Amino acid sequence: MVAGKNDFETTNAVASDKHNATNYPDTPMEMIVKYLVEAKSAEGLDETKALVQKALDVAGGLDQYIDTMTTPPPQACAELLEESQRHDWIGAYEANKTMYKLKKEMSAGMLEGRFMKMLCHMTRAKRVLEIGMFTGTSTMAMAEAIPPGGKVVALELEQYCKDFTAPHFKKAGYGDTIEVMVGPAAESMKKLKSQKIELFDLVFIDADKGGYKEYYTHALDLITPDGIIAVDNTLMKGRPYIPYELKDCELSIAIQDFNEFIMADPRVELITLPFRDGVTIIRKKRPSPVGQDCIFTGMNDLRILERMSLQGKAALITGGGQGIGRAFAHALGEAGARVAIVDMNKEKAQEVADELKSKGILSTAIQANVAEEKDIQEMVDTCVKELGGLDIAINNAGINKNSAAEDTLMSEYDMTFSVNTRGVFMCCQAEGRYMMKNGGGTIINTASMATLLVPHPQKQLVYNCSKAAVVKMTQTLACEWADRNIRVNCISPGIVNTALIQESKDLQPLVGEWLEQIPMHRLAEVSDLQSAIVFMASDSSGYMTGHNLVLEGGQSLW
Ligand SMILES: C[S@@+](CC[C@H](N)C(=O)[O-])C[C@H]1O[C@@H](n2cnc3c(N)ncnc32)[C@H](O)[C@@H]1O
Repeated sequence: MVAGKNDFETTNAVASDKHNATNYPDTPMEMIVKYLVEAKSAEGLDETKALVQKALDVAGGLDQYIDTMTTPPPQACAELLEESQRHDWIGAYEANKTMYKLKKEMSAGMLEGRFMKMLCHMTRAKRVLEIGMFTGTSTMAMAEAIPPGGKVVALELEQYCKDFTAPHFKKAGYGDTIEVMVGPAAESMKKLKSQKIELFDLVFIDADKGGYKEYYTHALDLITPDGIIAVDNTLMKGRPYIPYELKDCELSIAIQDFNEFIMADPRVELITLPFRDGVTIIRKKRPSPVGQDCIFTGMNDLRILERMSLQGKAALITGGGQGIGRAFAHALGEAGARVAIVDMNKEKAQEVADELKSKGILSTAIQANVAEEKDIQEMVDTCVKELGGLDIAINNAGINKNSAAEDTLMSEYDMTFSVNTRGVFMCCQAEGRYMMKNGGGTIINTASMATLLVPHPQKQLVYNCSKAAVVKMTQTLACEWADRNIRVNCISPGIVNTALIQESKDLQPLVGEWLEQIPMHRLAEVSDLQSAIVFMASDSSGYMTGHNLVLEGGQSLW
């Protein structure tokens, strides 16, 4: 149903949203309608003119105001826009350099470029396909939002446009991010389909309007299951919904036809936005779950990566002020958790909490020494108070003094066990008690590859024993608490390239020997452990308890 020429007159309604019919104007467009409806029945010329002027003020100021209220593009994009406007397109056509008469007005413009960039951010697009590049305004804007390793593939009929954009893309540093395919877009899309390459997260259709139906049809095959198609010019100056404007206007008829075509497609849902000349955003519907099992629908209707989300969970990490603990904190926060950083060193804990906050992650710093019984309950209480609960506890704080058995002092023995074993137990106990009363949770203890082999040539008997005890403690707690909805696991990193190793005069010379012992011939980076901790902390590892997850580049196999 579209509003015809006389609808405003007969109903006198100014709101055009049929589900929100009201006589009170809500939007700039409704204000324009209101002023014009009033102008039609105004008494004299002066009153008519005044009302028309008001309509003009609202209409004329709109894009300008949107422009003012939109973050301007970076220098490289601004230069590209300026040159698109300055360029002699008529001259290029007359010199037979372009097949068709291109006009500067064909550029999507600054605002639409910013819109497409924002859409890329919102969809977290990594791969984008643009149909109709022209001078690359949107191409470059989208490239700005693409993460490293991503790609914008732009399809363009005119070689001249590729040559025009190339130096701009290069200067802006997008030479590798943007790939331009010259030729009829439909052919390029068929080629992309036949290559069976990685799919696209976002497709932007902005070429010849007569081709839209075909581009859309190919695009549906080229997007990821949750991909988005954005289509430009779907309001075509308002003509598709004004019957008398449609006559003899090929472009408008093509757009009207396309709009009706996609509206009738049961596979998708869409929204048409009155932004610039109209942008329609289309998404594929997920297939009906009726009669399907949880493997088809995803457990609890969540797809596999969604099941790893930690959204809504509260986590604490001991030893979170540096190294592995810091990497765990970032990983859990990035996965959606609220995170308490626990460390003996308050400043370090605060630094990491501040890092997380700067990324928009709710975080707090807690000072605690895990060897001190009095600190443990307070740590849990503070976490619950600050974060509203405790669902995930990572007991990661630990020490390693590296001494030979014959030289080991009992003070070193006691201290190592006090932090690595007794401390972990006290944490598990306080965390477990809270979780038992509050519906459960998951606990992950940091053990070590040393629980499987005897790392050498360095000497570290006490450390090895203290961590072996952590594994047995984890297994036992897992069994004792399995029926309390608490999972207990441990993670065992191999030799991790942290400051501890980088800054140790004794350990640095051993690195070469260690590399020989590791099939992958490299030390672990803290980032190697991040996705494992998210998996272990999330419901996606719901059947895993009492497990020792070893990440050592294969070292324990040799
Ligand atoms: C509206 S402009 C694109 C504007 C561009 N998206 C931007 O952000 O500025 C349309 C472009 O589509 C190209 N085009 C037209 N027909 C085409 C076709 N069949 N295949 C590929 N490109 C085509 C034109 O040469 C023109 O450069």
